[in-house]
Amino acid sequence: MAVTEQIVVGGAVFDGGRLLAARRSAPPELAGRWELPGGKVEPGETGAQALERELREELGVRTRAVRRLPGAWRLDRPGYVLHVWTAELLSGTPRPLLDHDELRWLAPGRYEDVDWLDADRPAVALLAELNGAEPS
Ligand SMILES: Nc1nc2c([nH]c(=O)n2[C@H]2C[C@H](O)[C@@H](COP(=O)(O)OP(=O)(O)OP(=O)(O)O)O2)c(=O)[nH]1
Repeated sequence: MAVTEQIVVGGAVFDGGRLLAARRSAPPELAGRWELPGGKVEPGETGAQALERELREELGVRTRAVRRLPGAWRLDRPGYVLHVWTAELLSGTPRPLLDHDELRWLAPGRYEDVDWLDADRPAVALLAELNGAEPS
């Protein structure tokens, strides 16, 4: 039996060492929790393409997906898996246009200050480690 997974890509956008976090406005069970902005990979897209599209739609910025973090994290939704990419900001200032009602830049050492969605926690811990090792 073929088992297909729906991949969700989340983007780790940095400004110096600060990490961008986005607060979801919907659906009600996720509203108020924080995530790495992104969304579902559509058929025919690569993860990098999906991330660049989602960041354009949700935040109004042009980005380049740089590299995928090792690992994949199960979401609360059956069959859904989170992949995380670092993304370089090419142009624009992120604004919460769709799906989010607040954005926050988290300073180095403060990445865990917000109430991340469960699936994001290990990814954010990894980002904190990587950023300590190779500040951007
Ligand atoms: N974008 C994003 N979604 C996440 C993260 N962590 C996590 O559990 N999720 C969940 C929330 C949603 O149930 C699902 C992503 O759906 P979405 O609604 O953001 O994706 P989308 O923009 O493609 O959705 P749609 O409105 O087109 O249906 O994954 C994360 O870091 N980023």
